[in-house]
Amino acid sequence: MISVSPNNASEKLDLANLTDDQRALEIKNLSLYYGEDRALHDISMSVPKHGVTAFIGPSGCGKSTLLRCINRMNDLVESCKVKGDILLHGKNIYDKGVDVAALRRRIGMVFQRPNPFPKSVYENVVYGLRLQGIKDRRVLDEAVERSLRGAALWDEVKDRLNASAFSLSGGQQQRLVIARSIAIEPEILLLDEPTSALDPISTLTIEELITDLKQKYTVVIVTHNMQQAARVSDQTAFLYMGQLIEYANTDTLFTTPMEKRTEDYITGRYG
Ligand SMILES: Nc1ncnc2c1ncn2[C@@H]1O[C@H](COP(=O)(O)OP(=O)(O)OP(=O)(O)O)[C@@H](O)[C@H]1O
Repeated sequence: MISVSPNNASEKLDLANLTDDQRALEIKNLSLYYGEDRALHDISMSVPKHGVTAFIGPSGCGKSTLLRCINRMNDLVESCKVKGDILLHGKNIYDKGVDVAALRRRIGMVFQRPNPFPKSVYENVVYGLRLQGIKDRRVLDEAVERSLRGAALWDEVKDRLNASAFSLSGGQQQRLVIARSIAIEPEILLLDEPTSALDPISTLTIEELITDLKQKYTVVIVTHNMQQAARVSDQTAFLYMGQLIEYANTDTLFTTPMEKRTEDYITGRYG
């Protein structure tokens, strides 16, 4: 059995009946097709605010596809068709006329491999603010310190803000990318296997950071690693072949799963 961190078992939410105040977003009857192939089947679930929600499941089950639906990254895939709704503050993000760039400012994303820009540490963090036209040096300086502190990186880089981002270690680069995401103050952070390219110590640092981030942001994480889901998440969704098999508070899902397929997966019988 997977051991669940006690710090994520404290508050149990009734996930099927969240109130508007508790809910960050609601996924309703979401299906997704890549050409003729259906990758997601009629998924409905609500993601609570200020917690960490993990998507787990075997390779190819649709975890990343579902995550990418949340900030419409799948729009970039030509063959992709989405049916159903994702409601953010009650409004469907797939409605015609939604400003996708603005949506992605509210819902930031961090990928598997750290992808800092070929710029200094400082310029990476202020990138989104500069795009918004912010030029005031004091405002930018404050955002850099706040974001780097928020990403647990400030102490390590405060004396080398003008150094190239590529001079940082992989784990530091991933925290820099997180700092860049939080500099523009999103509501939701999507993390797509954020530690899979990192060594165990950097992984631990990022996991601790995720626990801090949820105080301020709603975090949704895709992970291959069930132990990681158990350590960092409050809710876990188990997907299998594009279907949402079970969605529950993390300790419940890992200790007393309702579905046989969940139990088979978490006990390593497939996947
Ligand atoms: N851009 C794409 N075009 C066509 N099919 C795709 C595309 N991206 C993903 N798929 C298919 O959709 C299904 C779900 O893939 P997805 O990457 O979401 O799974 P996953 O659970 O995140 O897998 P992994 O754990 O291996 O990253 C797979 O069958 C995959 O081949």
